[in-house]
Amino acid sequence: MADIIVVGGGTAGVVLASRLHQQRPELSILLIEAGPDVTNHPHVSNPAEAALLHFSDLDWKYMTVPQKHLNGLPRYNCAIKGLSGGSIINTGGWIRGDALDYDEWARQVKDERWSYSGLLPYFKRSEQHFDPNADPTQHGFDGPIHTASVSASGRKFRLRDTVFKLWSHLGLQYVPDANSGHPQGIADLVENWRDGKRQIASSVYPLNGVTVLTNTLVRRILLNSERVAEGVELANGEMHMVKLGGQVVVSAGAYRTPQLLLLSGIGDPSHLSEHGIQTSVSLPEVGKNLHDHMMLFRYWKLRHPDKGLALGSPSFAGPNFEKGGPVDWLVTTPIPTATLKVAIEKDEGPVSDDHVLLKGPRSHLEMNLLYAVFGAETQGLQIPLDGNSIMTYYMGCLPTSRGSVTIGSSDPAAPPIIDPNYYATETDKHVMREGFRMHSRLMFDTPEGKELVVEEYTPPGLPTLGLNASDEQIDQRIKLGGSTVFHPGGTAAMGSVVDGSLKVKGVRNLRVVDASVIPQPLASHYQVAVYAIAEQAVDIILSESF
Ligand SMILES: Cc1cc2nc3c(=O)[nH]c(=O)nc-3n(C[C@H](O)[C@H](O)[C@H](O)COP(=O)(O)OP(=O)(O)OC[C@H]3O[C@@H](n4cnc5c(N)ncnc54)[C@H](O)[C@@H]3O)c2cc1C
Repeated sequence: MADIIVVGGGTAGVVLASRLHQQRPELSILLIEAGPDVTNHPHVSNPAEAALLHFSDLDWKYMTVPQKHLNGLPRYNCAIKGLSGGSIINTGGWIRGDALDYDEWARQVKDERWSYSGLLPYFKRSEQHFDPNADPTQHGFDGPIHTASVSASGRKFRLRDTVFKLWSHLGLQYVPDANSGHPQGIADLVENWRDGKRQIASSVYPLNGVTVLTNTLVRRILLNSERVAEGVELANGEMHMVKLGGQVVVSAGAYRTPQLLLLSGIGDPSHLSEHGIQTSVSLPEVGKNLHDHMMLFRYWKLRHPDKGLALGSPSFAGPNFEKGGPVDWLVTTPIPTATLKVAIEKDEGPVSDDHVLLKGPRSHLEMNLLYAVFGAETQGLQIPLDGNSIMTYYMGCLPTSRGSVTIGSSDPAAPPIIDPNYYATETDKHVMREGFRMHSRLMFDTPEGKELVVEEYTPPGLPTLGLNASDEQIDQRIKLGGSTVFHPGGTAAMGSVVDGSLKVKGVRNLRVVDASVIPQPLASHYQVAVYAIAEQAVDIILSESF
């Protein structure tokens, strides 16, 4: 019997188990992970090899249901099955996001622990910030995760200054530290590679002293008749119980945490009965509220490829290029609110200027330019990685479309049914179209853009789009090429499924700690938030339950 069972040894689960043991070594902690320990896996340490992990045995390989608003086609949504979860494959962007988003989260759930200042000690606790002279009120210097900005890593790309000037045409300024709650502007991208190598969660949050079961799938959480979590049942029928007063924590990620709750009889009774599952706790919001960021890649032909400006060119070489991605700047921007308001009103009816997406200004879009081309085939394009081309992307940071995770069977090994419902709202369409137009203006209508690229590669069958592209034409492009940024959240949302202490409503001794609890989108990439959620969860669990 354990004091605490953590289900899911992903990013959050590993942090939780490691820190719980570190702070209270006398507690027995059992961590159960469906996938293997990847410590000696050949393609994990080098971030450039992450592409080889997609569709591998370490990938749950999810496909969404056909996306109604994306030409009725499904989308591939990767999630990792392995000890350390998403930290095994992620792209290393260390992007805390905008304080306003966390403050809005705290306001919504009426719990200051989830505001920016509430989470700040935990952001700091997880990081070993690269700049020893950075503001100590914002950064940690002795946490487990090493970070580095592009310049701190020593990478010097030839286009750095040109691209900075390009982004400046958006009216944005240089931000010396975008990871201090105010990211809007042009910032040096920060990554969590250490000397160019990946730090998976379990390599920096040690699990010595924690009992770890790998390659072990959990079927359900065992609740007694008083709705107290007493343990878990594995897919092979074995049971593991917690001691009296012990805790079960679900950290199975935003797709499989709701699946596990549903398989345990916690969810919408009518959905559960469709699969012959008896309802233990009626909690209709389980699996609802799925939010995910969507992005669009655009591909550009360089005007002077002979200058060795992009990956693939033999002369694209520089000091420390292996220390991170072929990228310089991270750009975060609001969009004009007058036209955004019109779009919001199409979805919601009349709104005031105090609307949450209008106040701020909020961080509506994130953008980037890469000295490389990846993933063009998903838009039907064949662009060799030969140094002739570059790409840009932009991400809608605060989408209002919401989808769901449901179950199609009571088999725990079956994939959950994932419907992100991308691009459903007028608000999301407006924001994504704005991003498209901004990129077109930068490339076609600024001195730096004209000098940088000759033309855009247009997906087969679609017209070349210039500065006067219509909404319909832009929609065609987004419906074809829009894809996930791999940031699902919200499926066991704080406020509706769990309370501010991460306890599942209506159940005792059961918590959720992972990206599922994030109630609404954050203008960030979610690993920083997930590390901080797990760090804070340790303090909450130890102060309330042991
Ligand atoms: C391709 C990709 C790129 C990304 N890039 C970035 C980036 O650059 N920057 C950034 O900040 N974020 C990025 N992310 C997102 C980030 O990695 C995730 O938000 C984060 O890992 C989520 O953590 P989690 O603990 O919620 O879930 P996960 O890390 O997914 O962990 C869930 C774990 O639970 C296990 N599990 C599930 N069901 C069961 C079960 N029934 N029994 C036992 N175990 C189970 C899974 O196998 C998995 O290991 C990326 C993600 C992906 C997939």
